[in-house]
Amino acid sequence: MSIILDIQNVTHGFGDQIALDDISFSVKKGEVVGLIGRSGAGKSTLLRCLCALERPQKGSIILNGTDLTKENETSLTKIRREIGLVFQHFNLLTSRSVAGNIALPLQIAGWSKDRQKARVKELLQLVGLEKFEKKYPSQLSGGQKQRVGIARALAASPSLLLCDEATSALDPEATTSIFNLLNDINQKLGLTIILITHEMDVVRRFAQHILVLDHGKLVENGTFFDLLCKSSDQGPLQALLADSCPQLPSELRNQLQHQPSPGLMPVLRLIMNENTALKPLFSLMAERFHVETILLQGGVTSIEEKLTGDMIIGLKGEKVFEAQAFLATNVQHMEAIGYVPVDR
Ligand SMILES: Nc1ncnc2c1ncn2[C@@H]1O[C@H](COP(=O)(O)OP(=O)(O)OP(=O)(O)O)[C@@H](O)[C@H]1O
Repeated sequence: MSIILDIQNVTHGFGDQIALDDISFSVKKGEVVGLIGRSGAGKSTLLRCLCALERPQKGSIILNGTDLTKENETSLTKIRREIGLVFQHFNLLTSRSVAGNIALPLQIAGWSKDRQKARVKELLQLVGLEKFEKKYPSQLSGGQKQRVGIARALAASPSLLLCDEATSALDPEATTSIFNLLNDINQKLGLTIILITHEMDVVRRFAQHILVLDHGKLVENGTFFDLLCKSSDQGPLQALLADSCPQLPSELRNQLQHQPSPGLMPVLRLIMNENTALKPLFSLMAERFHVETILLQGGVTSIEEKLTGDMIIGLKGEKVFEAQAFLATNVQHMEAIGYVPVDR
């Protein structure tokens, strides 16, 4: 895959406040990139620099071979049309219909009425809003409004789509449907997408490339699996990764205890890479240690076509401690979560 975006040593601040501190990374064409970090980490500032709404004080931002930091305002206005923006609060014009909102960037770019109409029709189909053409934003649900926002962002066929907390104003069901749509668009159009999100599950499922910002610095740049394997580190990743952990069913969470005692079984979180996920570890444990493994949550999934295991299990049987020691040396990461009653 070719490089679409290359960021080198970008530094930016507001007065004494450093918002971005010597950031360098590159993005391949067609990638979905998850940009994560705590509040104030610099995510929005970085996104604003990427779409040339902010000119960094230092460094270069090369999009499709053009250094945005060196261009004048006239040329930046043209370049901004190559970048689609999806906002948290949709930013739709209430006085315009769905079709009118989607057509707006085309109208500004001087497209003829007929071309606008044909393009809007295509976009309505792409985002699944064929029957909503004449409706107004006040007649739409949050998820539908965001579909309009996405269609508008895609109107001028951008080469890069930037999404700033596109789902934080939506309920979980609408969130899933919007991310499924973005995923679909990425697959169908091969569009490069950078998304700021707090939804770690989304990052895990859709983003092939993850950037973690902390106090303006890029502290991680890799795959979700790279991040998972570091989850035991004391660092800014821990809080973010806690969200991504497969959650214990609530019935078990209520029974979770922190000390071992008779009648309780250990509950463990395991992270495996493609090599260990394929090993018959649990049947080996049954044979060697007479231990039964109970899958409580999670499982093995494919990330970037590689098998990855992220699961919570319970162990019961004869040599539970030996089985834990065996697991600890055979998986990428093992974390004791607590203990729950063996017979629930
Ligand atoms: N226009 C501005 N003027 C002054 N300081 C700013 C401005 N924009 C951002 N900052 C500061 O820069 C830092 C990074 O802010 P930014 O909004 O990029 O963080 P963020 O990671 O997007 O946070 P959030 O998740 O809360 O949106 C913060 O300390 C913020 O207060």
